[in-house]
Amino acid sequence: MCTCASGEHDEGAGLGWGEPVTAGVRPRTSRAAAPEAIISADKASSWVYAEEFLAEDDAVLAARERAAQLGAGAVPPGTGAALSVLAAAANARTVVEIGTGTGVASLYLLRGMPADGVLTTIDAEVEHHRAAKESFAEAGIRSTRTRTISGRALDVLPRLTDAAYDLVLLGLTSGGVLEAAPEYLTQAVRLLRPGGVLVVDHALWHDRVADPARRDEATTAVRELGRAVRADERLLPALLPVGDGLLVAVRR
Ligand SMILES: C[S@@+](CC[C@H](N)C(=O)[O-])C[C@H]1O[C@@H](n2cnc3c(N)ncnc32)[C@H](O)[C@@H]1O
Repeated sequence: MCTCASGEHDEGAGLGWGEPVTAGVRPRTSRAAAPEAIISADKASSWVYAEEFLAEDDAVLAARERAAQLGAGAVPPGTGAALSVLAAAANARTVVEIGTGTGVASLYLLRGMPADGVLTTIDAEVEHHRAAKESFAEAGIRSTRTRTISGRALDVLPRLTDAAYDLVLLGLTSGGVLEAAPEYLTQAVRLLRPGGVLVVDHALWHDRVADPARRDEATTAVRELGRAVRADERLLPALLPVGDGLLVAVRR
């Protein structure tokens, strides 16, 4: 039975970041442990149910509206909830977010962080940062809890301190971040303290990563980033099929 959202590929191919089964590079998995028992025709409705499990408050909805107006994009509710949980579980006092948008994911991260936690959030678009600051103010976030840095993230990240951060969120976007994904991974791992958490959003890239027939540049770059994280012995990863895919990894 196909396990991917698109339903277009061979059985089991979704287990290996989209490599065809014949490529022989699938991660070792036992047939006995194959997920057929939990993958059913109802999977899509379960995903929708999970996305709608928690209602969003007015401040998040307003930030989402700003994102729609500016065409900035925003994490769906299930991803947002997962970000809050990860930030809380890691007791994340220091967080770096790459790609602020209008602050939807930022609000979820801040919700999970302790009250004295500081979110450093980077975006290349000044207009997005202006909107994000409105989102933070409307949510009652004290200005000392956010540090917005406007600029291309690859120019900003090298200025941040080694091993000083509890969580790094990397939002993959085409037009810059995706194309330089290996450099972003290097920077993110450098910034994390041991025990810190790397989070990569869009790790399933619009349901294309799991489909080996999709070999466009962006999808290939996301797959390669997944392989790099999987192969990195400093990281303990899991790929969560929430939203557009959250690749999470603890820095050992
Ligand atoms: C999809 S939005 C982020 C949305 C955010 N994660 C949320 O859920 O609210 C992607 C953002 O990344 C920013 N961005 C794209 N390339 C960038 C780069 N190279 N450096 C910094 N920001 C970048 C865009 O301006 C945009 O605001």
